[in-house]
Amino acid sequence: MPSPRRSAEGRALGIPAASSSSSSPNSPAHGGGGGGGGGGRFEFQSLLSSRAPCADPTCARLRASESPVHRRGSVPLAWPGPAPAPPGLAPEEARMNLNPSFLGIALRSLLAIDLWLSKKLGVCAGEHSSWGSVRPLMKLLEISGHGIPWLLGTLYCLSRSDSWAGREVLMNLLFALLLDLLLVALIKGLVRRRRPAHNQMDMFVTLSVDKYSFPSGHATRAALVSRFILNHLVLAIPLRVLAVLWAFILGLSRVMLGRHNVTDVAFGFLLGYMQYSIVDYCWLSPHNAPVLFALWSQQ
Ligand SMILES: CC(C)=CCC/C(C)=C/CC/C(C)=C/COP(=O)(O)O
Repeated sequence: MPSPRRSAEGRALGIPAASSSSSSPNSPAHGGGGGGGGGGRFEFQSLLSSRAPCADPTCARLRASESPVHRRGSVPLAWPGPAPAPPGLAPEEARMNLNPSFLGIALRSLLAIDLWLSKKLGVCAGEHSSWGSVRPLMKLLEISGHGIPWLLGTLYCLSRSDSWAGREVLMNLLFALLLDLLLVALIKGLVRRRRPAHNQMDMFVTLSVDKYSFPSGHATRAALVSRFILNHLVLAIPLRVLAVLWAFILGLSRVMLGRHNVTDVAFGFLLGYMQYSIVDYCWLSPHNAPVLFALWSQQ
């Protein structure tokens, strides 16, 4: 049963009470530990300002520890919060003055749909989920988009490459992969959105920021690498289609495994697509990066 407070939030958002997921301490709506859900709580907490003011210090302390600024993993600047009370107004008047912007409501509704849809699509999140039997296949797909095989594979090909043209392409692929790791880590560290509560953290080698889910590193890599391949390798049409399909299915599998919400993957695709544009713009060649290529040729 949702608590009355959460139900009130749901009504204010125009969302059924069930959208705030479960009321367990680890659920996204509750923002507890367990590696998931912290973001969810904040996503649903922005209309809490209708509560009565605190009279005693204990209550005030509890409120303060609930606030997005104090909760670990929250992003007060990134996610919408309650509007500040205009100066000189009594708390009651300030509350009556609350007029959530259209953008705020739209954003919160999108996030609620995101949580709901991601939970519905997380059909391989556990061995006992409805599609639990395909989980091993999804995890294989996960490794196909992992950073380590791509980095090691590129370094290996670089060491074996005997043409300048090949070396140039591979050097830029290496640069693209490193840029991707850096940007994804930076954004994950800034946004700090928790992975969905139904995710099992049993991923192959992760970095510390990988406890966060926004954006999906697999989705950025999939979009970046497939755009890179399509632009720099001469491939027959079926292989070109396969590259796009791989990226799409890898992104979908992130949500099916329960690793990500849909918006993490959608933003990941967009970011990966844009990262390719950066790589293309800064394309490394023996003309603009002679030292790099000279260093490599001495190996
Ligand atoms: C050079 C260097 C720092 C290599 C690290 C490679 C590595 C461990 C990458 C992590 C890849 C990973 C698990 C990403 C998480 O992907 P999501 O789709 O779950 O965000």
